[in-house]
Amino acid sequence: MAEKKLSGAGLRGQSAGETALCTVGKSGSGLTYRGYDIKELAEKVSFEEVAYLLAKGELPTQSQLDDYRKRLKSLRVLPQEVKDVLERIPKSAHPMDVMRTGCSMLGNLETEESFDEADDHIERFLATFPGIVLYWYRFTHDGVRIDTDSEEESIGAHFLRLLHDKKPSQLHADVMNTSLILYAEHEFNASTFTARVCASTLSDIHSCVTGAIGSLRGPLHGGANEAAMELIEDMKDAEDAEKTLMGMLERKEKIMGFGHAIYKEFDPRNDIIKAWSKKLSEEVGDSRLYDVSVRCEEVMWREKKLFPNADFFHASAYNYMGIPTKLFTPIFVMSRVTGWTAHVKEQRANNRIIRPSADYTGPEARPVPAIGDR
Ligand SMILES: CC(=O)SCCNC(=O)CCNC(=O)[C@H](O)C(C)(C)COP(=O)(O)OP(=O)(O)OC[C@H]1O[C@@H](n2cnc3c(N)ncnc32)[C@H](O)[C@@H]1OP(=O)(O)O
Ligand SMILES: O=C([O-])CC(=O)C(=O)O
Repeated sequence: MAEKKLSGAGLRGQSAGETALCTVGKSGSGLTYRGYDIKELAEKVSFEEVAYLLAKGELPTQSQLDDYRKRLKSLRVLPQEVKDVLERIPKSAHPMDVMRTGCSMLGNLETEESFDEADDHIERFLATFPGIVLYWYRFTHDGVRIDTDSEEESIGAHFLRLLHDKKPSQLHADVMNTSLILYAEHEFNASTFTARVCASTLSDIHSCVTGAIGSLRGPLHGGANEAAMELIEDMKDAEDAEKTLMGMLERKEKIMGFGHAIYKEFDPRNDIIKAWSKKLSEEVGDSRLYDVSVRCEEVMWREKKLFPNADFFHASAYNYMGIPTKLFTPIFVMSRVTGWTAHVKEQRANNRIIRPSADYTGPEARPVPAIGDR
């Protein structure tokens, strides 16, 4: 396979700073969080341990983890003012816009007055984000005002509990746990870079996260998991998937959920979420979405040497768990907020305002004509 071009537009291939948080594609395909391989993390730890690792630098001991979980659980209740704002957002809104507003509103009420408070706000984001999006979702779609607290220990199970109003199965809780680990951190991706640029002006942490949510929303980034679902949902079977993709490639259309700005041959998160998607398809007893996704993967590699990124098999996995498509990217937010905020802290600890230069391509200097002469 030809070497991937890592130069040109979009700052591709240029180092924009240092980080101790994560390596992406260092040997072409790997991913580590603070030195730990993603595969090992996905097998052995909980998302809350990963959140702790990113925020504090090391994995927690058992007693640190117990305290951390307890604290996160105690912070789930939303201020009435946030609920009032959420109730005013129409049902037609995109849940990512709801998250952006919810995060920003929280910043009006619980403003970061000093950078020493960062960890408290990070814990509040982790605890409230499932409640922010689902309070709005359940109010506008089901006409109920939910309690944003729940018995569930983990953030993933808490999300499913608020969504479905019942205790999630162990399988579903496990899938959510893995999914949140896979999405937690990814070096200088577009949304994290947004957060770092904002942090570099010495702005507050709610502004950094609000901006990052806006960047994650787009279909070239986190929004690709929703776009991938829209692609596969109407595919009847593998043959139909083959025909649809070949037509799209012929028309030079972009296939969402494939390709990556850094990885060259595969995204190490894909095999992990793909295996869970298969397991879920067996549980549901309907392999259509899994089968069409596998055929898409085959066609894209055969025709374009493009591989599924973290988003592609998340689509079928989330769908199998009964999660509405428009809530896919908000789950990414619930996870990536750990990476964003770790980067905010890292930027602040060694800051210089991020301000690159531009190559000017406009007209030569010229006089301003009088309005009647234009
Ligand atoms: C969690 C995440 O955020 S992962 C990314 C999620 N985003 C997506 O899945 C959206 C679809 N994918 C894409 O748009 C791109 O692959 C990106 C945005 C992820 C990376 O963009 P780039 O770094 O510019 O891609 P790259 O340089 O590898 O592209 C090489 C060629 O493959 C093509 N290509 C890349 N991805 C795709 C795709 N998904 N479908 C069709 N063609 C593609 C590009 O058009 C380009 O062709 P060209 O040189 O003729 O224009
Ligand atoms: O790194 C990127 O450009 C996109 C990505 O996979 C992520 O943010 O998880």
